[in-house]
Amino acid sequence: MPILEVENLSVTFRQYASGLKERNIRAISNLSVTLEQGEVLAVVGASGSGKSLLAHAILGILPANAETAGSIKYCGETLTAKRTQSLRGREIALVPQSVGYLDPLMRVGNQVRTAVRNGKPAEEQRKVFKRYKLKSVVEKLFPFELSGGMARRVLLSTAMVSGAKVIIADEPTPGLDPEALNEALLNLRELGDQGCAVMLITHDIDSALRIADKIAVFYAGTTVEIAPAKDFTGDGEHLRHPYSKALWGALPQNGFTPIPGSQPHSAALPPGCLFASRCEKATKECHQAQPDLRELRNGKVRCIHAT
Ligand SMILES: Nc1ncnc2c1ncn2[C@@H]1O[C@H](COP(=O)(O)OP(=O)(O)OP(=O)(O)O)[C@@H](O)[C@H]1O
Ligand code: NI
Repeated sequence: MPILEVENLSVTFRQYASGLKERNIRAISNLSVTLEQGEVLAVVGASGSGKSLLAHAILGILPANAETAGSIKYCGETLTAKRTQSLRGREIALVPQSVGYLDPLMRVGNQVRTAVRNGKPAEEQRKVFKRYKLKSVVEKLFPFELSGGMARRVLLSTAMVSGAKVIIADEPTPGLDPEALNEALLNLRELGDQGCAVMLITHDIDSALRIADKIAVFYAGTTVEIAPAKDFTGDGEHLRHPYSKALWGALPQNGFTPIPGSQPHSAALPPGCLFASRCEKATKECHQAQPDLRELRNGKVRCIHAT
């Protein structure tokens, strides 16, 4: 049984434009993904594709004007608002994308100590700071006194000491020097090897491939492909979805081939396949209905033409 199971999740924001006109922003539609114990799943996709919103939906910290549909299960049981609240920071921990999540009025050492679940708080905090090469003076500092890279390492430390079974790391690595980046990736992989489930949200596919077992590719608020990490190789011939192939081909080492067009806006999603307007393979059928996510070659794909 997967430890975390997201099924047909949709997240819609209702916005009031001028003249009391209402518009719906469908930021996530029919998104399905599962996370197994001991697994590192990387979530990749363009900016605005819904990666952080998925993390926030799992943690139950979506803004009040968000409406959700579908289900999120933890250990086979649906996450209700109340259950999520009791699991947050204990069983499911978030490394947030923004360093603004640190409490500005609390010394960072104390912030990390309050997250410690197993062992002596001060000891555990010092151990993890040492691991991230944060000098002992850092524990006495307030968030505003930290550099961006230091603040990231403090956020990572908080999740690391939480003893959580599911770690969701939302872009944990920007601003880290190569050594700290390496340490962070190793750490996430180790957590996986120890039996945690890790979701690594990132723009950095190269880093993701170093530690991930599986990659979920997001496009315009949905999963277009879920593939074993080893399929991201060569010309992308093992990949299933045209967007995954395009994303792979757009990497510098793969020739920097850009994808013409842009991701549809979440306030005006087309009725059919969300990638159809940019897809070379698109046929009339693709524009009519959103394809289902289907099993294909040990992975999943949302494309009727994929083979
Ligand atoms: N509070 C909100 N109200 C309305 N729309 C929102 C709100 N929060 C997010 N969105 C929309 O949801 C979409 C997905 O946002 P999200 O932050 O999940 O993207 P992301 O994939 O994490 O991007 P990035 O890689 O830049 O972090 C965006 O297009 C954004 O416009
Ligand atoms: Ni994000």
